[in-house]
Amino acid sequence: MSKRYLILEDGSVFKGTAFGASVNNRVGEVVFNTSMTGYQEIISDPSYCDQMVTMTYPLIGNYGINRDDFETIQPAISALIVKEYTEFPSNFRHEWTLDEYLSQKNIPGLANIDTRRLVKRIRQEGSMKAMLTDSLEENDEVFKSLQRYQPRTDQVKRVSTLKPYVVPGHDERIVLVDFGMKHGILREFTKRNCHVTVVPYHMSAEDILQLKPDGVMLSNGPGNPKDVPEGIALVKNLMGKVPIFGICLGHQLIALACGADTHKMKFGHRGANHPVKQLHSGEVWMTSQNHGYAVTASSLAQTSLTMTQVALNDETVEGLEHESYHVFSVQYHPESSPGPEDSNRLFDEFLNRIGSYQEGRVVHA
Ligand SMILES: NC(=O)CC[C@H](N)C(=O)O
Repeated sequence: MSKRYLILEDGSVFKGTAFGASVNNRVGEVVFNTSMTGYQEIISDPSYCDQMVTMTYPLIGNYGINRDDFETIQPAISALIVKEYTEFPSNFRHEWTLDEYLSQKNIPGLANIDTRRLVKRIRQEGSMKAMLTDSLEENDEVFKSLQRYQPRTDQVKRVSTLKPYVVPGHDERIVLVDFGMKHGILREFTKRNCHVTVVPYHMSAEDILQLKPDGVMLSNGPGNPKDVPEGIALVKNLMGKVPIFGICLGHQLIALACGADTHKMKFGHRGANHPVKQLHSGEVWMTSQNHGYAVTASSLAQTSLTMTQVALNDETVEGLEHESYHVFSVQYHPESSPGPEDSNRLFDEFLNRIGSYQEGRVVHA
């Protein structure tokens, strides 16, 4: 196996071996994920656009890649970093090895580095810019180009669908705004027989309302929520006209539209074991998470939003609800994919809220 190096913005260098695609000098933001399983879903989650994901679980690739567990067709992750890569998967469902899949999708992998040292560094310094390179001969040049690298701000545009499409069903008509949607969200609605129209992130509120939806779902997605003004305007124009449910980026866009603020976290939440407390019942749910930004708790005071859920690890805002409109959101992933399904019931809650909204409308008509 050929050598490959990871160079961080702070100057640290990790020497490992290459797998996946042969791409030299790939740059991205290096982050880490603590899920013990689910690397296929993680690699294909579009919210990782422009990020290099380090898996803290030490053995990756052992069950290969199957045809069913993708979260999108074209993955957007910039690289995958692991401790030990397993070349020979053992799983009757597998169609490809992880190495084959990453090569097909032009994603470089790095194996055989001390991922614990890397993750400690990220926890200390925060998520950092990083580069994967095949040689250290031009080290100074490589390092300079890494320092010059300006992260892009158009991730949502790159991963959202270009045109609307329909996944037919018999029951509620849901418009799903695709900011970089995981297929898991679509699966939850189709499981419940909903008729789903997936639309591009920039579709106007007017065009969405023309579709006469029973509810609008705002998906997860990559990047900084403040880089998606179309999404913020959309929420402002839809609130009060249709029930809305937001997940992750969708949650952050709702907060911004209501006048709250968001901030970049030091190293984010990425994993399948994040405990979240329901403030109304005291119940704790284990959740699947992937976010680097969060809603600023202190900014909620001046808004019509109430915090409904909180992260037990660090008190991050995990859930919001609007005081007067049928608008609610969560920072984590109720569709799991991968991870625990404790919060899966939120999709039923959304459909129930749609029901009460419609009853309310009939009564007041
Ligand atoms: N999964 C998501 O939707 C992530 C939202 C946003 N890109 C963040 O990192 O915070």
